[in-house]
Amino acid sequence: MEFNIPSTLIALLSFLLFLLTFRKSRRISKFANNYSHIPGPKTLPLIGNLHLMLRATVPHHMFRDLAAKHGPLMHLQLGEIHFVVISSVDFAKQVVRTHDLNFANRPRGLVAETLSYNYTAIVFTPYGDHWRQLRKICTLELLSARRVQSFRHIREEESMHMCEWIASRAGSPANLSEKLFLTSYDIITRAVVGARTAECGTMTSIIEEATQLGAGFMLADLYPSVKWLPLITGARFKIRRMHRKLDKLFSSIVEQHRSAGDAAGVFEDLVDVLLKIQRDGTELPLTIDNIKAVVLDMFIAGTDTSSITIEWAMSELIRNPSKLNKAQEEVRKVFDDKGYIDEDKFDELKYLKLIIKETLRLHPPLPFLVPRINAERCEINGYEIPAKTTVIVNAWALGRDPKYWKDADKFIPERFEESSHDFKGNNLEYLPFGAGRRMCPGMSFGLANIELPLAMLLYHFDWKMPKGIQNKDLDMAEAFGVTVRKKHHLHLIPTVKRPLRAAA
Ligand code: HEM
Repeated sequence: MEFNIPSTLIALLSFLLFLLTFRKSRRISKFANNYSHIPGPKTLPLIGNLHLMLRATVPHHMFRDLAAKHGPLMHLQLGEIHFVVISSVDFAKQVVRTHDLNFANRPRGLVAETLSYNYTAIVFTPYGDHWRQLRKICTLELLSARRVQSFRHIREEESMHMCEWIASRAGSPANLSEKLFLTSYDIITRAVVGARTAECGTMTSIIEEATQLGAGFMLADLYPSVKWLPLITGARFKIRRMHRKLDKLFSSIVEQHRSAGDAAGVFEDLVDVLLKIQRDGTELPLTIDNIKAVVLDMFIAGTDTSSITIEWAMSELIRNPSKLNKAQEEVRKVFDDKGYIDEDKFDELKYLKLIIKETLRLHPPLPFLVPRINAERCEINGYEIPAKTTVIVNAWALGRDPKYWKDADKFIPERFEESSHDFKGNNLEYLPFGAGRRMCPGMSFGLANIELPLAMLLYHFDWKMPKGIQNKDLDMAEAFGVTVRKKHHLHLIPTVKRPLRAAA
């Protein structure tokens, strides 16, 4: 974990930083004054509130606890970077609705810069024409309801592979976390580049590493003016190594697509579409690096968000056996006629949908959404926010705030039975996909990639904890990263209850 370094190292680094940047530090403290009117914990010279991060296992918990003391609009200074953390619906509304346009940019960081080929994809790309057009193309060609529907056979095949693997481990603990991640990755890659990729193991471990390093709390990101920091912390080396591996893989994917050309009748994937746009020289000038950047964005944004949700859903269900039974009864009742799961009757899986909603409330895969910065200074609820402030909406804290939710920490899918909460960001205490202009465009695809594998896990198998562990004692610790998965992989013992039959 990047920030969890021993305090002696922080002290040493602070001293070095002081010696080397004392002139800049005067500039930092001058800027710090611009934030003195915003409540927040007391800052220390040079490190600001960085020392607080040493106590945190995962930042979204710590930010919630600090907000309870300092308020729903809170200033934190981590190194040179000023953060404003939002923890109430009222303030969130100002960021994602009232001032959405002003907050439509993303903060910069080493991982984002390198993996987005210098901010030329979507997630970290500045708000503007390039971002708008790429987002539109990806929505039309990959993420629209029609396209998502067309990938149904991919979901069905990959989920069946997953179930076969699980069935082969019947009676002994199966590492569900790992298998879910690989299944999600295979669904995304087949939809985006038309086939499974080579070096799947390398790719998935790079995605895992990128989500940890890209959380925005690396020392090198927190002291951007100290140019040698990425070198001495090893961050530059790690990120470049990751990038080299990815670039090699993506170059070969693009090359294969180029040499295959426009074969008639062959499925046109996102890479084909982007190459065509590049060849035709439309108003969107695209380089090969831009194309690689977009593909990587889809891989990273689409893979672990879905698998993490299934992992948490299964964990919550195991801890709540009566809810697990209820979910299994529903899926089996709907599909026992057919003897296999397909998406035709998914409208009838009412309880499964409530489970997914409740899982995304308690475990939003991106607890801070993707942070934003404001282009210009603005005022929110009477507080002036200087331009270029990094604003974090703590969606995880909103989803667990007892002000908005009864028994907020409990897993109660039934709470959504009569509620109007949807995934579209209309209720700001429930933001698993964000809201406003930068809201997730992959919602339908993401949900489809959760529903089918989860329904199959519940239909075909019964589940038990490994020997010696009670269901209620399942470890629910979270790992650190942009996306928050379980700290320890979920191992469960499956028993086959309905034979595996592929959809007709
Ligand atoms: C359960 C599944 C998913 C969840 C919970 C999720 C959540 C999110 C969230 C919270 C954001 C940031 C929104 C904001 O800043 O307000 C986001 C952005 C994004 N997501 Fe997703 N996502 C999921 C699946 C996907 C999939 C499958 C794809 C594509 C394959 C995708 C592509 C993107 C992209 C491109 C962005 C950046 C949008 C922009 O900056 O304009 N997501 N997602």
